Amino acid sequence: MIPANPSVSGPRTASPVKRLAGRLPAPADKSVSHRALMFSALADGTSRISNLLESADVTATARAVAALGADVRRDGPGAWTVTGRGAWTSPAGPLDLGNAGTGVRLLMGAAARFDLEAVFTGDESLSARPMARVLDPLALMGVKSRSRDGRLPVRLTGSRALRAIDYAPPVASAQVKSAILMAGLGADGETTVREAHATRGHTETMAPLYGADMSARADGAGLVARVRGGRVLTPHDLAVPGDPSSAAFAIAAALITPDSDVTLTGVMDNPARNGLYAVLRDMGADLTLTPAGTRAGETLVDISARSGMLTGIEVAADRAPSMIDEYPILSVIAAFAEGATVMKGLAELRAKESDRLAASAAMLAANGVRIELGEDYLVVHGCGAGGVPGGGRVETRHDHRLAMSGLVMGLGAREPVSVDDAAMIATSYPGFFDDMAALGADIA
Ligand SMILES: O=C(O)C1=C[C@@H](OP(=O)(O)O)[C@@H](O)[C@H](O)C1
Ligand SMILES: C=C(OP(=O)(O)O)C(=O)O
Repeated sequence: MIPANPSVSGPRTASPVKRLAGRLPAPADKSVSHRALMFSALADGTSRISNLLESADVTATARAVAALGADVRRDGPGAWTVTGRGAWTSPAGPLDLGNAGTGVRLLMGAAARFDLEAVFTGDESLSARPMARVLDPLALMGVKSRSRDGRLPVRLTGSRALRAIDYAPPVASAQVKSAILMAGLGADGETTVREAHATRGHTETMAPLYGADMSARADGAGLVARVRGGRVLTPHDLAVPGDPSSAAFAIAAALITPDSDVTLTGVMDNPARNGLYAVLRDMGADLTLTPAGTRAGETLVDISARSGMLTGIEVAADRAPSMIDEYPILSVIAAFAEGATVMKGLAELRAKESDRLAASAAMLAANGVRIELGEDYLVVHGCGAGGVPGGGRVETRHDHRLAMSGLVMGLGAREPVSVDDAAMIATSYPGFFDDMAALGADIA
């Protein structure tokens, strides 16, 4: 049985606290959890996954791979057993991926190479997000699909006779790259994806663990990933590393709250994911990274953060792929810094769970922070020693990262900050409220 996710819905208010302190394991990584379920379900045999992130996005993927023919069982907290048959079959009903872009886009690619028909759906936010970026390259491989103008719901007809392609995605997106590589697992010959700016490589790292002939190599600032189709995947046991994107919220809270000292343990330290931490260092943040072993082919670190005044900087556009989900929380941190932080190359933020560029700007403006918003940039004028006024209400627009960013802001601001609805936090970080309370946060 795949459990339903309890979620904390309705408005929440975070109030200023004197200090935050403590040491916590980072929540499990969402990107790796989705992929572990998919590869295990594609393999022929039984795989065990430990420390799986049990968030709504990931359990939606678990339900979907079960509907596609894998046997999926939860043995205990974070411990899951997945038995695949080496092939997927048509599901009995639509596959509802909820709020998960990663879930739906990677699954469309993974399902495309089987003789099946499937309808993919999602919630209001996911139904507004672009799917053509995945459906177009899949069509070149021979996948037929019908959609509502490139959005969900999508009806996809897979084929066991896919053509290998050589493709350069027009957007920097690990989801696009991964969907093509997943389909390429079944294509006739070698499929290549050429990225101008390298995005997270979890698919390429994990696939060989399951016996796939897939690899990637750096190519300047970009990357060339390739897969040769035709192998039946073999089962693999894997432990999911901690999520640097989720860890960012407690780390940010420590940086902006006086006298704080917080450590998140077991955080994945991957160059395609740790852009925020490099930027924070450039802003003068007091961060210590201590090596903490490896998991699932990824390096881990314990990250300690202590509060202190930061300085605004310019964050160049080429940083974006390595910190694409971190701009809402970076914009909050920047509000507490001395001077302006200029963030460039952010057009992709408009295609996330919400228009994160507009939503981040609105979040700050509602709390007394001066901003300048452009088509693809955001300037945050930090409040510095004067402090962030706070006192506003944040519209979260079905976006978990907006909700968590708004609440973190309230911990360090002069007045409490409210968010209109905390429900979406369960999509990526169901333990957020418990973890923040353990550090001393006041969120009611
Ligand atoms: O591949 C992944 O696991 C993800 C890729 C990114 O999306 P894009 O590929 O759309 O940039 C990121 O925003 C998302 O949270 C997770
Ligand atoms: C963009 C995100 O996820 P997804 O694309 O999987 O919905 C996110 O988690 O911030």
